[in-house]
Amino acid sequence: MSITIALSKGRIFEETVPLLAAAGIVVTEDVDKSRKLIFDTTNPEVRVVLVRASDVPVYVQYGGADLGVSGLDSLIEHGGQGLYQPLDLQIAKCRVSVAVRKGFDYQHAVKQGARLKVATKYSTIARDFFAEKGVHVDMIKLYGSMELAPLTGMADAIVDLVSTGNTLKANDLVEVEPIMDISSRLVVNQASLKLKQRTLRPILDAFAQAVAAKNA
Ligand SMILES: Nc1ncnc2c1ncn2[C@@H]1O[C@H](COP(=O)(O)OP(=O)(O)OP(=O)(O)O)[C@@H](O)[C@H]1O
Ligand SMILES: O=P(O)(O)OC[C@H]1O[C@H](OP(=O)(O)OP(=O)(O)O)[C@H](O)[C@@H]1O
Repeated sequence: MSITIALSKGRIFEETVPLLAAAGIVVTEDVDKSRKLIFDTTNPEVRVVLVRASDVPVYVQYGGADLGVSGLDSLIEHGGQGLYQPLDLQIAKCRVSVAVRKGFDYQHAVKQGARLKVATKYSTIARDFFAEKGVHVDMIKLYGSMELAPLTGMADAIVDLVSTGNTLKANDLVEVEPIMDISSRLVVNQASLKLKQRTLRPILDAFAQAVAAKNA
């Protein structure tokens, strides 16, 4: 029975390659040199599809793919419906944080009880975080280049992914509060897990072993 794996181009694809290799799966073409979206692998029962990072949970939920690799950020924003999440792959590690323009008194703004204008792609994570703190926010939904929002005066703060901090630094922003650590998760379609056990189980087991070996 054939299996479709949904991945996103870039860091998730690159960091998943060694895990796929551990399961005997190698994509037979250079994805960076192709405009194709569906790729064969060395396992005739397995193909890889390339989608936007935030669309991976959607493809797996609706059965467009049987399994996928998704950042916890994308997974939380998606909601996780219809997905089995058996494994933290411990790849694409970063954190979600609040950042503001250098010189903006975030602590004061938060204490004062005024409404904070927050621009983010991660509206569920941001909403839950500020609700828990009892801070009232006006949320501005963006899909990228969030760093620009405080710089243009459109927002007081952003909620974005931070790894080295270089992007914030380059834009005169400072990280004022970490919200959560992020890594990528294996997500599996719940129906596929039952119906395609024979093909899926060895792949899941090989991934688990490779992750354990890498982090031992
Ligand atoms: N700088 C980073 N360092 C480590 N991991 C990261 C970093 N940025 C993002 N990630 C993780 O990798 C995942 C994929 O990131 P990528 O940049 O490929 O997609 P995206 O641009 O965030 O999503 P989309 O294309 O759907 O808008 C993110 O969901 C996050 O979990
Ligand atoms: O703290 P840093 O190490 O600078 O990493 C943080 C940046 O990494 C991600 O962007 P990415 O490089 O993936 O660009 P993209 O979101 O436009 O794909 C994220 O959206 C941040 O902007």
